This record gives sequence, structure tokens and C-alpha cells, in this order.
Amino acid sequence: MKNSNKPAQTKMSNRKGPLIINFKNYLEISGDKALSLTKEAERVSEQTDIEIVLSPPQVLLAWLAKNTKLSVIAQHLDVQQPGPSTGFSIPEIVKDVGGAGSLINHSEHPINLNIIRDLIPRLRSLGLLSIVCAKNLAELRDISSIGPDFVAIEPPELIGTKKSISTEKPSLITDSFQHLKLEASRSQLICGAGINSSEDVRIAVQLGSKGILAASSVVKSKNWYEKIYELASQF
Ligand SMILES: O=C(CO)COP(=O)(O)O
Repeated sequence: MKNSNKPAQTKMSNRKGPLIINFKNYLEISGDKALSLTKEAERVSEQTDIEIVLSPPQVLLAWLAKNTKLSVIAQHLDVQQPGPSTGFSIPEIVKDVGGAGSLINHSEHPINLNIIRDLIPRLRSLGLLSIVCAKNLAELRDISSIGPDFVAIEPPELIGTKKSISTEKPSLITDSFQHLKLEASRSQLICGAGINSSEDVRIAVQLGSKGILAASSVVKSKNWYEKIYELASQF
């Protein structure tokens, strides 16, 4: 392995998945509704034995983490150190309130590679999961060389479209998987963008993705339990 650091010690188990549900800032999950979605996800995780990870807006993270057995991760982190800074989210405080890690570099909240380089070891030393998004193969190559726990390939043009990476860009999943394998990277592959059906999950997993990152298909579904179950049942 290029990067032989130990995996983070977090609430994540050795179960299949993860299915990561990014709540984004959709009003469908605002306030108490976030806890209702969380309880449906818990039910599916218990029934399917699939690892489900939740990524709520930062203002809901501490509350949800206290009220669920599932892992809850931040949607973004800043690089500021503990101390006098205002309006930033830092790893130490995410950990302190029960967070299990963070997505970083989502295409809706990109950060530069030097900041990613600073954050990954800091997360690891705190025992927090690092899940770094990449918008294309070139970015995935740069990020995987730093060795986060997961790299999540997500072509931005498919996000929120219901046209999934699995059906529109299957070779991007295959090429990402092959790259991680060739490099003997410590990072495992997650993919997302437009994932909305059991078939999308089945194809992605078959092409080498360990996990799935999904947002609108779950959050905007009329029946959260059914949609989460549909996605989780295909790992
Ligand atoms: O950005 C995403 C997850 O982080 C994907 O969003 P959608 O599932 O809505 O396409």
C-alpha cells in the first residue's frame, strides 16, 4: 500500500456499504424532519445489515448524532484550528459532538488540494472518517494519492438529474476503481450523482464501488423508508 496508515476508528462497521445519504440543505429535511428520515434509515440499516451514513446540514449534526446509532458525518470542514475563528466547522468540534467524520470537497463546496492535504491526516489522527469527493478522474488521482478513507467520484453535471453515473458514465466508475487498485491506494471507492434506483446501485457495486452517495432521490422521495430500502437492498 502506498499509504499504510491505519483506517480511522469510527462507528463504521465492517458491514456492506456505506450508503451515504447527503441531506444537503433541502427543506424536506429541515428541523424535526431530519430526525424522521434518520429513524427510517436506522430501520433499513437494521433490516438489511447495510452501513448507512447520514450527512445532515452542519446545524443539525450534533442533535442527530446524539439521537441515532448510525454514523453522522459533516458535509464540509474548514481548516481553522481550535480557538478564535467564527463561522467555521472544524474537525475537533465535529468529533466532540459525536460526528463520525466528514465529506469534504463536494462539488457544491469545493476546497483546494492543499487544504485537503491538511485535513486528511488531521481527521485520521482524531479517528474521524475522511470521504473526499472528486468531480473527475484527474481529481480522483490527486486525491487518492493523499489517501483518505474514501474517494467519492461524482460528476457534477449528473447531480440531481436522476440520470445516474451508473447508466450515463459507467466507465468513470470502472476507471476510478482500476486506478485505486493499480495504485494500491488505501482509499476505497464511493460513487454518486443521480443515483435513484436499485439498478443504479447494483451496477455501481458491480463495477467496483464500495459505497454510494445519494441525496435528492432519498430526500425528495414521498416514502423515505421505501427509497432507502430500495437503494440499500442492492449492495
Ligand atoms: O451530490 C450528491 C451527493 O453528495 C448527489 O446528489 P443527487 O443524489 O441528488 O444526484
